[in-house]
Amino acid sequence: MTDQLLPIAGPRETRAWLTTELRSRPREALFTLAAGLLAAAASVVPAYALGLLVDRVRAGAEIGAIVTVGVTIVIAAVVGGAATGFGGYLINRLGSRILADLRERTVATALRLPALVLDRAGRGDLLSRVGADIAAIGKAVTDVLPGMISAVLLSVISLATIAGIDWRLGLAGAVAVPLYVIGLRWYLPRAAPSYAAERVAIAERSQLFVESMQGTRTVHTYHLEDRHLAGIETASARARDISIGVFALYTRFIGRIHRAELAGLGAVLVVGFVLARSGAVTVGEVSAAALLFHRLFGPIALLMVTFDKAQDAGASLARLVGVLDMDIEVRGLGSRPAGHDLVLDDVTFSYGGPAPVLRNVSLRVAPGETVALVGSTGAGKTTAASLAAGILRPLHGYASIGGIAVSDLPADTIAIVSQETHVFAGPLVEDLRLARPGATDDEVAEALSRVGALSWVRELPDGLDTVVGDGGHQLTAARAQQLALARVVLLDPPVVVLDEATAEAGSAGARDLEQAAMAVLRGRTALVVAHRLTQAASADRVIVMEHGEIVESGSHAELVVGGGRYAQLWAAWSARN
Ligand SMILES: Nc1ncnc2c1ncn2[C@@H]1O[C@H](COP(=O)(O)OP(=O)(O)OP(=O)(O)O)[C@@H](O)[C@H]1O
Repeated sequence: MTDQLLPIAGPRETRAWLTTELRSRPREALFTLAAGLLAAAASVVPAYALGLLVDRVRAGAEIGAIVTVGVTIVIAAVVGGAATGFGGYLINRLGSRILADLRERTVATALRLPALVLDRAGRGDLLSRVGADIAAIGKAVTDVLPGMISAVLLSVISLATIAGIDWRLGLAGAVAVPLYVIGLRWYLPRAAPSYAAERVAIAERSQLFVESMQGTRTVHTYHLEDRHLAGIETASARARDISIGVFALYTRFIGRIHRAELAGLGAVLVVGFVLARSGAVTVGEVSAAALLFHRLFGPIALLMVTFDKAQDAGASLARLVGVLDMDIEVRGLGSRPAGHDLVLDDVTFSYGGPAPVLRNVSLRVAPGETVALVGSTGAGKTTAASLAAGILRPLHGYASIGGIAVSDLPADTIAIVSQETHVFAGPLVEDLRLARPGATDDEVAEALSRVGALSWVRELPDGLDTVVGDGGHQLTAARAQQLALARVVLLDPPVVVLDEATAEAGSAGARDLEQAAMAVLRGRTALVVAHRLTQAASADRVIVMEHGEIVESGSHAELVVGGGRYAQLWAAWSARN
């Protein structure tokens, strides 16, 4: 379950974002509007021409006069069709570009989010934003926006034309307006929270699902299948019930739209009848007004209905703009550090629980030195390593390299190889080039050789080009870790934090990884979380942590002789291995 979801932008911030986006593309926006206006004007012509036709037929006009009207209708239809198609294309293009931009920026922002924020908010929430929400907006841009804009333009031009025939007819048509407004005002305040609730329910359902999938092993180990299934079922039922409620609301809204149409058209016909009898307007003009009004049924209904879809898309947009607006310190803008010493200075950290998990921790790793962190499970080693790497931010104190806070350093100053190594889907060589995009095949091979992985990589079905990751060749955790180390070689950062625990002590995998790590750490400032004490024995210095504090520091030999906590851990380790 999530503590708190990622933030959602308010209507004002969302509108401001949209306005800025449109302003940044003035030519495209104006062009799109012009095509829409032309399409709307061309669609009004046939109804007006039909009214003219009625009058000419009643007056027994020549066939030529009637044919002229027919030709006008055909030309207007062709121009209207072409302008509608072109306008739709322009709206689609504009919307798609804005959307592509939005997606890229949301993903970029999400990638910069501190790990803790993402952990708290839940990855499911983020996934549903860049997935379902982007899809909802994309659908609105292609299916809804063109119709919505042309409906607005058509309504304005049609009502102006009806009022141009006779202002009283315009007034009669306008009777529908307050009814439409009442319908919308009834619907919108009810729909907005329903859609928001629907989105939240869907996000919670995907969050539960993602958690269950990610934790499959734990779920199986503790026989939690039924509990997890029940949780997903409850979340799904909630999402379903909310969706049904939303649909019932929508149906009642459609009823209100029909009532407004009936009132408007009825008023135009009654007023038209009275005016035609008094001779103020012709029968043809009343027909034109009625046709124009009737012509609006579809677009206005679409407008009303799309208000609801637009609101749906608006709710999604607010969720994306909410992520964009998160106040994130952008890493990598700072200047290069003068030195490469890694310092934690009086650092205190808490994951939000009542007691801090690290208290006033201070340590310094000199340039080129390898320091091993040891301690019992839960002592705070991984937390200290994450703080040193800038993945977590201290509550108090600070982490720095060469005197500059780690969060302000260029990204290639420090690399962390953590317990969760991810192999990105795709050719293995591309996975390695993430660290240095311009690396040649030879450089990649050299990096693999440094970590002792070249031989097994060469034996893969397609060597360096073998597709790995999801859907590709599966790598063992230890091999994935070797690739992570090879990435460090390619990135070549002066400071490295290592926190890998993928190999069993004493196994061949552990020996390979330790040799690979030694090769990578040589010449760099390194903080190593020593999950196997052989890693500590080969470090320049060992720091022992217990209960979130540093309790000992010294070389392996000094600490073993000292007979303190490390000596106990070493004795226990030596007896076991
Ligand atoms: N994401 C988290 N949220 C809440 N508490 C956490 C989180 N990660 C770690 N902790 C807690 O913080 C404390 C320190 O954990 P940490 O993982 O840093 O210890 P460690 O010494 O690295 O342990 P291990 O050797 O088992 O990896 C533990 O009590 C742990 O339960």
